[in-house]
Amino acid sequence: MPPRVLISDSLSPAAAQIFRLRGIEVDCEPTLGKDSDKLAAAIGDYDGLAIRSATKVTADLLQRASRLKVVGRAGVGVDNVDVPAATARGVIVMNTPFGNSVTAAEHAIALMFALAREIPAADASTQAGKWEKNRFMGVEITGKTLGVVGCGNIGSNVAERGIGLKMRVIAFDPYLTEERARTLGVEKVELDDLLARADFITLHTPLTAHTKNILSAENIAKTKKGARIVNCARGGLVDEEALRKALDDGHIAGAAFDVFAKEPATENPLFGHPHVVCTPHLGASTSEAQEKVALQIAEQMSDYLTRGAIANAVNFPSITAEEAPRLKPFIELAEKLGLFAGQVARAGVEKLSVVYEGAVTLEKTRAMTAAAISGLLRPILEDINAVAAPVVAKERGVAVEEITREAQGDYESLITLNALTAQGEIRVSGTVFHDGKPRIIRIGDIGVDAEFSPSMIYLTNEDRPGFIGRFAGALGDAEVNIATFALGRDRPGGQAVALVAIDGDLPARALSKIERLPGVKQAVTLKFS
Ligand SMILES: NC(=O)c1ccc[n+]([C@@H]2O[C@H](COP(=O)([O-])OP(=O)(O)OC[C@H]3O[C@@H](n4cnc5c(N)ncnc54)[C@H](O)[C@@H]3O)[C@@H](O)[C@H]2O)c1
Ligand SMILES: O=C(O)[C@H](O)COP(=O)(O)O
Repeated sequence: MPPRVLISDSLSPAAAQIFRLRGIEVDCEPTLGKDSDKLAAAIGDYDGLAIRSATKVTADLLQRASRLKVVGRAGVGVDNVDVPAATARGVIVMNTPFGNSVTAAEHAIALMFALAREIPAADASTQAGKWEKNRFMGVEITGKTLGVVGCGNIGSNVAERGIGLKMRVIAFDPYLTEERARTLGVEKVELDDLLARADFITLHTPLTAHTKNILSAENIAKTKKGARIVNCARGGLVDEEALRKALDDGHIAGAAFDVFAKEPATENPLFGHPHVVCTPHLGASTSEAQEKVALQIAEQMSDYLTRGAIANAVNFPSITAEEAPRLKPFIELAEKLGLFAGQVARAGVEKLSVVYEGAVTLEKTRAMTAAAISGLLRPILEDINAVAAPVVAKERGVAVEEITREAQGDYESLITLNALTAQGEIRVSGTVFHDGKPRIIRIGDIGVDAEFSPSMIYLTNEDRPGFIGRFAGALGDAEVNIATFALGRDRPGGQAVALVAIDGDLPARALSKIERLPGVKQAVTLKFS
């Protein structure tokens, strides 16, 4: 069955075209995102959900999304998506971080000019037939100081355009390096300095616990008298009530807002002030940007749904379409080693170390570790996948460490899992041969060579004559056919292990008969499907 995607916001038709070209069924319901009940009723039928900012992807919606594998945001901000809830349910959340940066930067500049020359009010007055030539007295932008708060993709585009307009540009961004600031031609400053010096302040940070109300009443009071403020980033960055007061007092000369603490904004403390300019979250609304983000998100979601490639995920490491086929057998190996450890463990795993040796260290080890954790937890949490696994492991108190080192033995690449439980350690190693098939090559210190089969028996026993005959007899009595048999031992007459692939399931009574065979220490049925 081909994957199915729902587009629940107003996206360029380019997105649906791409999905269809890539063999994905797509339903376009551009207003569904605004109706949470209808969306919740529909979401269970889809593998992918493509959205903009109108669709709220809440924990409740995700609970109804039994098939959902990916949420694709055609744009930047994912604050309308409950990312932790998506992660916990194993759903990838991806965005298009650059697709609308230029368009959003142009909107910020447009708003700055609108403020400087009071264009919206002058337009309304002129079209009302008033010809109030003496009412509107603007300010020049040339030579003024532009304070950019948040100098990432959009902020740096705004800074470059400000410099082009012959403004002095200063920037506050704790993550902006001095070198990048120099390259951009901006002066890196502290927030208080920016507030005191800027004639125009433009905000370009995401909304986080640190940036919420970054322009609080206290910080607005620190601004230069007559400053103008542009917010084209996120509502909630500015205390709107405090700003209204500062506008009313005349301390702030004007404010231009594209985004609001509550959206859709049908009421707002800023509305109605003569020196306020507002647009309804239009920062990304150009045909160029919408085409770009729609194409990008459809490509990214299709790559994930059809090839397992992950780009621009906010909750999982990226895996390019080129890396995906190379990584796939190692992800499968890591997951199956995890499944082995999870099924063999007789007590909860407290710590998991994943050791990578040789060529595999050059691949995305975080993705493999996530797969190993999901295998480890699958015997107790059936629905888990690699996206959710690291978070779930953390919640359950399983410490996870990742170690990479040079190849130390005969294998070009080796992955070893050490799972520590109250009952001891399970150590299992595996590799992928040139046939692309993952296999177990060591259990504890004992070498074996076994491919994974859907149904297996793992035995540890004393290495004694006649044991294999008795074991095979027990399987024969239960009418269980042996497909492959892999043996290993530490020394003649010492400890032995066996990994036996069987056709079908081992009946419980046959397992207990095997457990009672002389010399058996542990007998476990394993599933690797
Ligand atoms: N109005 C719109 O339609 C529209 C369109 C696109 C993006 N946006 C919004 O614009 C904002 C910026 O987007 P972007 O693509 O440039 O993101 P980005 O991640 O490229 O840049 C954000 C910058 O903010 C900086 N930052 C983070 N915390 C900070 C803090 N406490 N103080 C100062 N700087 C801090 C980061 O270092 C980074 O450089 C986002 O909120 C995004 O959602 C709005
Ligand atoms: O974060 C973004 O990309 C912008 O806020 C654009 O939002 P929109 O796609 O709803 O216009």
